[in-house]
Amino acid sequence: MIRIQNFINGELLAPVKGQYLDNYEPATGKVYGEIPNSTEEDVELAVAAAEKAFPIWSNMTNEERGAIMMRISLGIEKRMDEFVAAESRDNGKPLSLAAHVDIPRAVSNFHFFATAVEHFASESHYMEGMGINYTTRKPIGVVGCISPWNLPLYLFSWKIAPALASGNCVVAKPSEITPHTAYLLSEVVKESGMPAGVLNIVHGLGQFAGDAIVKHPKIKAISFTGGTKTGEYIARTAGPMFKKLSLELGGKNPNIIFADCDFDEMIKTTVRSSFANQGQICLCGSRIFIERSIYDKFKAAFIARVEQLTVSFPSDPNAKMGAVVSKPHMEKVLSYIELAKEEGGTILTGGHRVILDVPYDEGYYIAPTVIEGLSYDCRTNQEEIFGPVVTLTPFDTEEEVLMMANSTQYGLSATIWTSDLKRAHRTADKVQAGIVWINSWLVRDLRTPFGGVKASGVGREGGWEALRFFTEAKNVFIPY
Ligand SMILES: NC(=O)C1=CN([C@@H]2O[C@H](COP(=O)(O)OP(=O)(O)OC[C@H]3O[C@@H](n4cnc5c(N)ncnc54)[C@H](O)[C@@H]3O)[C@@H](O)[C@H]2O)C=CC1
Ligand SMILES: O=C(O)/C=C/C=C(\O)C(=O)O
Repeated sequence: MIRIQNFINGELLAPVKGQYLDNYEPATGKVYGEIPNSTEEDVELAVAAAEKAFPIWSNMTNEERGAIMMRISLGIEKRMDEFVAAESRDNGKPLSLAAHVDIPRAVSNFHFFATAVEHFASESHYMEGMGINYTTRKPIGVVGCISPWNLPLYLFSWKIAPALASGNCVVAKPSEITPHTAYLLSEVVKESGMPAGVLNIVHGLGQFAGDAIVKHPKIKAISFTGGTKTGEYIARTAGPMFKKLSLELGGKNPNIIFADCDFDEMIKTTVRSSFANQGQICLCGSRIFIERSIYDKFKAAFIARVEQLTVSFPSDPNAKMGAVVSKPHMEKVLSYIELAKEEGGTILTGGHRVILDVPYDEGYYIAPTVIEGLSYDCRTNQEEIFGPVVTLTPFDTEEEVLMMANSTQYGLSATIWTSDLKRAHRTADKVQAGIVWINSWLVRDLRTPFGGVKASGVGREGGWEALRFFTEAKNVFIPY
């Protein structure tokens, strides 16, 4: 049984109230560890440690902070196999995915922001004949970072790395469903030479530990990734306290396929954009719109490929899809498949739980599911399912597909497949999304703004946007 501890003031600590939560292994459905059920008392200790560390950390140079962060990046890399195994076991994702995507990206997040901050220059604005404005950017102080379970260390580090690089001290909470790699990170941080209290990791439930972070008056900014409902709650609670907020929330992303696209490339990528990480990436294209003239060809080719995706336990080298993250989440996804049927949808493939052999027979596996015959505005096509379920919808014109694509409350990302350059620019311009991939999907450059419009969030992460978020600007004017 693995017992995880909080990381506060440079020490691995039991929660103040001594209570723990079960941690389940999605591959088997069995409990395999315990995590602190932290409360506001633990958050209080973390904030006090962070406040104490702030003058030390914020007065270090960018190079000094960057050197420590590079040691963290290397520390994860050195223990790559251990991190990969922990991420896959905690989340249910195939080992190969954790090895090729999750953990390498966590390594890059630290590396990227350790160096990015050295290039983060102040702005100045010259006023002809009058004087000059220059803008300083200082760290905010103590900031809160709250992350979800779908890409655990990848998203945890995506938040804490820019916060730390820009000189803040952090109280961070990973998802209670996938705490393990954040725990391993605390061991790496302990050995990195980072002063005690700069990074504090408090484990536990959103409603207790998370809420205490959101409400703490000394935490001046919150960076959150997770469900839209949780984001709404955080905005309602932290907004009146005048905290800075970065909210990266849900999506119901359109994948728009025009008949003139490179068909083979599109099919290959569309399988990935539909089912990568069991469809549990906020950027997955869960609504696939296909120009009517290639609808039947698309349907046949897509289903043939989807049916080749092996659903298996995460350590199976043949697994293309693993388990979804938890029993409640599996039940939520399956209930949406039932809803789709009630709404008149036809299941073209999948549509059910997959039961593997012992010891994986109680694991949370769902067959990749493709549904057609639904109206664009039904609940299945409007609400975030966040699992291995996509819908197919034909369209006739650009106007029609944009209307359907833009019909949800969300606006995170969109994918557009066409060989017509003008149409690519035109549709990219009109689709309501913060991120658009043309003839590609999930190509990531860490310098680019990342985030959504409408109910998909507030603010942008990545590159300068993240460093701006985690700093306070002060403008100074000097006349001639
Ligand atoms: N990036 C994304 O787009 C994600 C979207 N989701 C969506 O959200 C749905 C619900 O998933 P959940 O795991 O319940 O996500 P969630 O939004 O509840 O959890 C995300 C993080 O927020 C924390 N949290 C929860 N309630 C909080 C509160 N009141 N105050 C502060 N922190 C709080 C959680 O402990 C976790 O660390 C999913 O089915 C999916 O549709 C979930 C995870 C990631
Ligand atoms: O930064 C990225 O590359 C991906 C981020 C993905 C999410 O925020 C998500 O799936 O929640």
